[in-house]
Amino acid sequence: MVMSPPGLDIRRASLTFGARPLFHDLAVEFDAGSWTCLLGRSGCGKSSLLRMIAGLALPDRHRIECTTSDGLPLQGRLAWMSQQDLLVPWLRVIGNVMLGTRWRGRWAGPTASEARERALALLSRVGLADKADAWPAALSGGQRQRVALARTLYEDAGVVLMDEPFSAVDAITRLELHDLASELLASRTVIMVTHDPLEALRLADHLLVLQGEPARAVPMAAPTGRRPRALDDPQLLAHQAELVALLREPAHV
Ligand SMILES: Nc1ncnc2c1ncn2[C@@H]1O[C@H](COP(=O)(O)OP(=O)(O)OP(=O)(O)O)[C@@H](O)[C@H]1O
Repeated sequence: MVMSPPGLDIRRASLTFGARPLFHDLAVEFDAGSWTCLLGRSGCGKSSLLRMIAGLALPDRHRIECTTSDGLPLQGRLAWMSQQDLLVPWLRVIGNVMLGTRWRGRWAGPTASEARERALALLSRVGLADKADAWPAALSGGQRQRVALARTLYEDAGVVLMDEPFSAVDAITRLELHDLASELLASRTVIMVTHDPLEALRLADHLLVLQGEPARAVPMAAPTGRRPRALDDPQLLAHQAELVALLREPAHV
């Protein structure tokens, strides 16, 4: 079970590629246990901001101040999921779920068999219990993303950063993954980059649009109903036009 997830307070986030300032002194808060979707025109810096929060290297000038709501380090409480499932082809599905343990060179539980049991339980939750010993190459794109979701959950992290995690699958599989992710990530602090306004309106407690250059973070109210919201949810439909209009505003303001 995940310990209380921390909220994040991002301050003075700045990034410049060459002579191009993508954002400067950005300040954003992410509430503990809430799901925030980060949107914006292609190239505005969404993925880069996520990478900066994760502490991943960027090749150019960047700065960020990131504090947690409980004052504890973020290190070790963060999981990452991206558009590419990044499954390792030479490990079976179960080995991929436990990849973090393998990388760290230690088992998450007291024994290897307990770690395996936990991985199997997660595969069962994503509907892939019968694929534990399959090779990734034998899975469909949707199944591979389910394995990636199980691997993310295996990390038991309070904060989950997701970069367009469902954009490579077909529309129906995407809706199914929304249901699954919504249920399984319910108690975490989730920051998700997406290009899909509908996806954002189904899943988010908070919407943030990166807009302009250098970009500023423009908040927009999200529908208030339980996640994932139905496609015909009146609130979702009412918000859709507003969100698209915000996204269509010119990149240079
Ligand atoms: N390693 C890099 N070196 C130089 N420029 C980069 C690098 N990574 C990203 N950029 C530039 O920074 C800008 C922002 O990239 P980023 O991937 O963060 O944007 P994004 O909003 O996530 O885009 P998209 O929605 O298309 O994925 C882009 O114009 C990109 O070309």
